[in-house]
Amino acid sequence: MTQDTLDALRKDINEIDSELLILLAKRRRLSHSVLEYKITNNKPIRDEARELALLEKLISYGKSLGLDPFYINNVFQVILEDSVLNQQAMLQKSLNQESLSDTHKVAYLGGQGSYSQLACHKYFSRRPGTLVELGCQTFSDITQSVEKGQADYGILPIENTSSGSINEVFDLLQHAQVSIIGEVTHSVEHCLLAQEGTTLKDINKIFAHHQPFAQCSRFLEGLGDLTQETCDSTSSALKLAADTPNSAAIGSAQAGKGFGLEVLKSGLANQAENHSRFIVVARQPLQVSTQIPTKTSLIMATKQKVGSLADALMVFKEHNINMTKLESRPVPGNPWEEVFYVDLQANVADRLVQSALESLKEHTQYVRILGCYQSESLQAVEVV
Ligand SMILES: O=C(O)C(=O)C[C@]1(C(=O)O)C=C[C@@H](O)C=C1
Repeated sequence: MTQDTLDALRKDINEIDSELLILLAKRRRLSHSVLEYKITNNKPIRDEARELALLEKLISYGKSLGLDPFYINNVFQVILEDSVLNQQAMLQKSLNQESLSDTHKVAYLGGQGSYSQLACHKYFSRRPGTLVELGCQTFSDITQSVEKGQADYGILPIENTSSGSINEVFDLLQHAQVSIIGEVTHSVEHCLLAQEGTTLKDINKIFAHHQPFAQCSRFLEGLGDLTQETCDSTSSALKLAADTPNSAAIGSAQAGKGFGLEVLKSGLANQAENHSRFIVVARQPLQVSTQIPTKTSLIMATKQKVGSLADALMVFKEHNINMTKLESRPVPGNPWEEVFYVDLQANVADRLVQSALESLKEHTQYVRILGCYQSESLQAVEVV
């Protein structure tokens, strides 16, 4: 095949890809119009029966075109997730018009290239407006800037599929005067990044935030005697690697590009599926529509009595409320006392949740609602 034939084929592929984008944008606009119907008729945003019927039809049609079901399913699950999350974000915007401005001042950890910045961009990509970013050095700088009104929102990582819960953030939530108003999950692809021309053998020092170090521990063990320098964010690690010969940093390939760093090795995380969940906090809580899947997060201190925790948890079961997370953390200054963080798949405005909170008083010293927010972790419908 000649170069000219290759160029002609690539031109055709480019054209098809552009057409696909035009169609995707058109599909999104149609999905926005469907939202109007759902608002007027008070229908849930998600219609799983419709999604299943759609996927089955597409898979069967795809087969007749020689496309395999797995491929079709993957492509359309992404499209459907986008459609649902956009409808949900738009509905929330129309419900909370007074509290949501068109300029989003957002505080997050690190700066250019940090994982928190990527999560921030992902979350606000569905919430049109002008983004003003405020990079912070510590998690408490983030909550403080929200409390003081320097930022409207703060983005905080709360858990990771490789390294687990981020205790510092749970502890901060005990006292910070902020409400959780959203969540966003982001897949984190850790890469070893270094200056152009550097090879793995040349490296004698690795810079990273302590979370990526923990999430890539197995890869690092295999490297032998290298200095590991912990930085306050991934962005500072990237900057140091860009300024220090024979060094590398752990970060995403996309972030590395911004600092002129090349990927030496990818897929460093202990778990192939490495995702982080971030929460979005604001000064005031938001109202969450009953038409969308919702989470409520709370902290509670149970009574110092045998079985109090079990009794408290039974309250959720008795009210048919699904609990998606339970985390215990020590109370600073009170040795051996614990507070419990609970995530519920429920809307705090729901009568059942209010009744559960009332019953909970019997088994707890206190309960504080940390926030009620739109759940962004959608369960994909399964085509059998
Ligand atoms: O058909 C609908 O009800 C839509 O809102 C559209 C759509 C889609 O994008 O196809 C989106 C969400 C629903 O869960 C099902 C389908």
